[in-house]
Amino acid sequence: MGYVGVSLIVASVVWVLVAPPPWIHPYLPFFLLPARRHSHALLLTSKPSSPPRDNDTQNSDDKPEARNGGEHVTSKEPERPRIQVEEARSNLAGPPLVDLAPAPAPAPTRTSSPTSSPTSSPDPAPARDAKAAQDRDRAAMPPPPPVIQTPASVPTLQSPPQLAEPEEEQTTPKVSATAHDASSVPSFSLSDESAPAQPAEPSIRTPSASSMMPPPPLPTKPSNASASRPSFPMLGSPQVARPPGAAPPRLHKIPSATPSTLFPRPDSQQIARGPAPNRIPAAAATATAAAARARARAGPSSLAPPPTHNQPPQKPSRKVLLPPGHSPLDWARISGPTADLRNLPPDTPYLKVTPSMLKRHSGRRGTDAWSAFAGRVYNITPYADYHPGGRGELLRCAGKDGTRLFGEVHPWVNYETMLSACLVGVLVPEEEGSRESEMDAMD
Ligand code: HEM
Repeated sequence: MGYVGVSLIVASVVWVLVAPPPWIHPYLPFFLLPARRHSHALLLTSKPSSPPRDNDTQNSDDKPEARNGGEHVTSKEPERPRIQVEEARSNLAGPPLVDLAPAPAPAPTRTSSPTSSPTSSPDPAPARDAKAAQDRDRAAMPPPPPVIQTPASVPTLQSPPQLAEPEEEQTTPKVSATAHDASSVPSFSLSDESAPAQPAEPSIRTPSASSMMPPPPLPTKPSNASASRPSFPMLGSPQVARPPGAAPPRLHKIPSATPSTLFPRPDSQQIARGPAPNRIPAAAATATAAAARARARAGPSSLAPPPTHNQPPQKPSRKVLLPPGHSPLDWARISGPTADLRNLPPDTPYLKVTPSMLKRHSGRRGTDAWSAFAGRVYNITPYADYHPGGRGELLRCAGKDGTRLFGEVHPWVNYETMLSACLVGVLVPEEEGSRESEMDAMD
């Protein structure tokens, strides 16, 4: 349809250009307007130098508006007035106030009464003087612009809507082309059926969407039952293949489908390959979980996560159950910075403890248990009942250096802070202690 419409348009244009019909001659100036526009503008500006005419000589003196109106010109040349009106309209961007139909009109004369014009000014004499001055100024200026107002002495040029006759009002191609003789003018409509059917249409018919667009394809003829229902059956669906008038299939009748419509087909290789990996039977899933547990019991594998400090210790805990009031917090409370748990006189300075001295404080025979850790000697007797590992474990290092045992069990423990209130002195060699004892004896 689109090709047919374009072909009709092209054929019409070629026909008009090659063999223009007689009725189109009056409209040719409109098509040739752009070409003749400049030449006609020159004609208007050179009006005073044009050959004199009977009425033009009178109007060219003090009636430039009448001259520009072109009534005397239009009466002799049917094409020029339309050009003038078109030019005036394009320059002034407004409706033309002058109907330049070839109808004979009385020539404007100086003796015409100004009051005869329905739109004449109340005081024409000063207006004529002013317009005469304007005429002189306009003659001095190169291109005189077209004047909208008509002189008061030209009553026939006033009120174009009232004076315009239907058959003479062909000032624009838009109105004259299709308004009055649409039957003889080729229509722009692409629809071959609608154009001749409505010859009396007063306005230009815009091509309808149905004439521009092809109709949608109809897959099947809609039946009476499906036509009223706005359904969109898919190709191959039973609804499309259903004969007219038949009842629509119901969804619960799926078993009626043949094996060829099932997906996947029973003999398909997809079924032969077996179910998908994530759809293994329950028995197989149980076996897989059991195998994973067995691998976990067997020991760390390459896939096992690396060991971290959060893992439980390999050795069983040897912590003992302490009696109430012997928790680490209870020890922290009684062993503050100002506490003294050495079991020595209050002003006793830190002692130089020799190995023999240390050995005599083993916790036996009513003595306190002293122990050395990293060169410092502590009285561990007050802490023995607060030791998480038990009293017996702690007293294994009583009367001797317990640095090695301490490091073997819990090197991370901060014993210096925990036993600050139990610090007795420093461990010194046996010789140094014997010399000091000799000096004390001399004193
Ligand atoms: C005087 C210095 C010592 C202090 C301050 C001390 C302190 C502690 C503390 C705080 C804990 C608890 C550790 C934890 O919870 O992880 C502990 C546990 C223990 N300590 Fe000591 N300790 C001392 C000396 C010793 C010595 C010399 C021995 C051994 C001969 C020992 C054997 C143990 C044992 C076996 C545990 C239990 C470890 C466990 O399984 O959690 N401690 N000690």
